[in-house]
This record gives sequence, structure tokens and C-alpha cells, in this order.
Amino acid sequence: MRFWRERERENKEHVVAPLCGQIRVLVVGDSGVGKSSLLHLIVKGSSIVRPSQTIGCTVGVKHLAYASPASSSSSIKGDSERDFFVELWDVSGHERYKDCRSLFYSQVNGVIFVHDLSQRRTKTNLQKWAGEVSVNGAFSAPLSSGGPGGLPVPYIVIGNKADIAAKEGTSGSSGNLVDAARQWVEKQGLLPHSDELPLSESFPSNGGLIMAAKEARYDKEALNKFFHMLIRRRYFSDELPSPSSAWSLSPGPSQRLDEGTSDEDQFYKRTSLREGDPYKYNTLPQHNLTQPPTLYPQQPPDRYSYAIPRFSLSSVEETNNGNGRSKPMDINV
Ligand SMILES: Nc1nc2c(ncn2[C@@H]2O[C@H](COP(=O)(O)OP(=O)(O)OP(=O)(O)O)[C@@H](O)[C@H]2O)c(=O)[nH]1
Repeated sequence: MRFWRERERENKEHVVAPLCGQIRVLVVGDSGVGKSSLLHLIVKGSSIVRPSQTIGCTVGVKHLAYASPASSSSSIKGDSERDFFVELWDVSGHERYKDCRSLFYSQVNGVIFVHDLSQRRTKTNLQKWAGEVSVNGAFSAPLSSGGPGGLPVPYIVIGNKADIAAKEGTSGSSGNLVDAARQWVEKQGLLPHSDELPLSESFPSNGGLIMAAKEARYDKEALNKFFHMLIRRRYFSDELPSPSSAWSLSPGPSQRLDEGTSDEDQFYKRTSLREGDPYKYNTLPQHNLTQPPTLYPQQPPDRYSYAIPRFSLSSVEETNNGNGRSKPMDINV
């Protein structure tokens, strides 16, 4: 009897426990562009001198406190903020993992594309990465229209190694073997030069990641904005596509990665919740963390996941410009 009373008490405590949530962000790009270095900087706030090559995938977790727009005016401090965990899945860019890395593309809320500013090829290759993730991924809170390669979630593009690019144009080297090999191949003319993609500014803005880490100078704000936007979309927004949307079958006309920054508005097309909408939860959200990926054969996940845990929308005001669309946010750094 005492046992059951205690269980009941525990359950009650569980219901009033502070809510927290989680979003998953993939970090992708060619091998050696600096994804692991970037991840270390984001999560630990410091540079890493000799990162080892990623085997399969590494996950870093960043904690964020997020105040929903409506509750931020709350008079009770602390009530307004909730805890969120941003899972950053750093997927190896090495060809060796090409056939199995789609295992890591599940429940994706957003994507960080990384390229090396001193290696043009790594930038054009982002289009392939976008296609690979779009085709093989399962997405949480998908957008109602496609981004680059049909990518149905928001993304951000980060140009890394600005220090090398600035110093030596495109012929510099970080001393990394993969970089050196790629540069050699490009110099020999073995790889076709592709057009420059007007993707993004460098990240961080005036120097390399390593330099930036030393001086604690990188565009944290832009990245935090991106994470906040993903949290808002997953937990507080009513911009989910209707179940009858074309996403469940085939994506709409897809966009090129180089077009992604100019028309972000299309990322924010909203479908308002109808009465009895199954995606609106007023209870404790279920954290549908998927099981960690294994190397065992798995059933491919649904292409797009609509089972999105949501916080109550009743007390939340979306940033809205009056015509039913959320305010576009600059997600590129
Ligand atoms: N000069 C310079 N070197 C960098 C910068 N960022 C990373 N590097 C170096 O680039 C090399 C590759 O970095 P990683 O972070 O391992 O690259 P990755 O994209 O994770 O590579 P994979 O694990 O193979 O996918 C390392 O030697 C880093 O020290 C930067 O901003 N400037």
C-alpha cells in the first residue's frame, strides 16, 4: 500500500516537473572541413588541437534555456524558461561511411552544412550532402516546402577555415592530410571547377575557427538564433504541414542549396492547427528520442515523422506578422 502511495506521489511530482525538450541537428560536410572542431567549439566553447577523424558519428549535446515568446512577459522569473538539449550529430564525411551513415539521419530537426572556405569543392559538394540527407532522412517538424535537394527542415551553412582562405586564397593548407590530397587533386585539374555558390559568409566572420575559439569570438548569436528557431518550430509553433500535405508522398519542387538563403520565406509557410488536431499536446510532451543507431539492420524509418511532442500552444504567441506567417529569420552566418 505504502508502495502505491509513493508511486502516486512520484507520478504527481513527475507531472509538475519542469518540462524540457530536445532537438536534433545534423552536422554534415566533406571529410576534413572541420565539423568536429566546430562541434567542440559550440559545445565546449574551446578549440580542439588535433581532432581525430570521426568514426561513423559523434554526438555532442548543448544545453539551452528557451523562453517562449508568450511566457517571456511572465512576472514570475524562471517560469518563462524551459530547458532544451540540442543534439549535434557530427556525421563522418569520409567515403568509408557513405553506405551506412543514413542510419544517423533520423528525427532530424535541422542541418548544419559545413564547408572549407579554402577548398571550393567542399562547398559545391554540399548540394550532394543535402540530397543524401533529404533522400535518406526522417524528419521531425518538416517544412511544407523543400529546401536544397528537397531538404524539408531548416538549415544553416558554415564556411570554415577562413584563416587559411584569407591568408592564401584557395591554395592554403591546414596541414591536414585530407586537405592536402584534395588540394593536390584540384591543382592537377582532376576535379572540375564548379561555379561558386553564393551560400554564406564565413564562419566565424573574420578568421578561422581555431583563432576564433582562442579569442572566444564566433558567431554564437547566429547559431543560437538557429537553435531557438528549431525549438520554436518543434515545440511552440503551429506551422506544421497538414497530414494531407504532399510531404508524406513526394517532396515538392526542390531548391538548390545556393538558393536557400534568398528565399527563406518559403521555409516558414504555416498551416494553422485545426480543432482536434492530433499534433497539439497539452500534456507533458513525450520525448520521442529514437534509440541510438546500431549497426544492425533496421526498418527504415518513416520518411517524415509527424509525431511531434509539443508544448501547450494555448499560452504561446507565435511571432506573427499578421498574415499567418512567422517572421522569417536570418539563419545564415
Ligand atoms: N586552420 C584551420 N584548421 C582547422 C579549422 N577547423 C578545423 N581545422 C583543422 O582541420 C582538420 C580537420 O578537422 P575535423 O574537425 O576533424 O574535420 P571533420 O570535418 O570533422 O572531418 P571528418 O571527421 O573526417 O568528417 C583538423 O586538423 C583541424 O585542426 C580552422 O578554422 N582553421
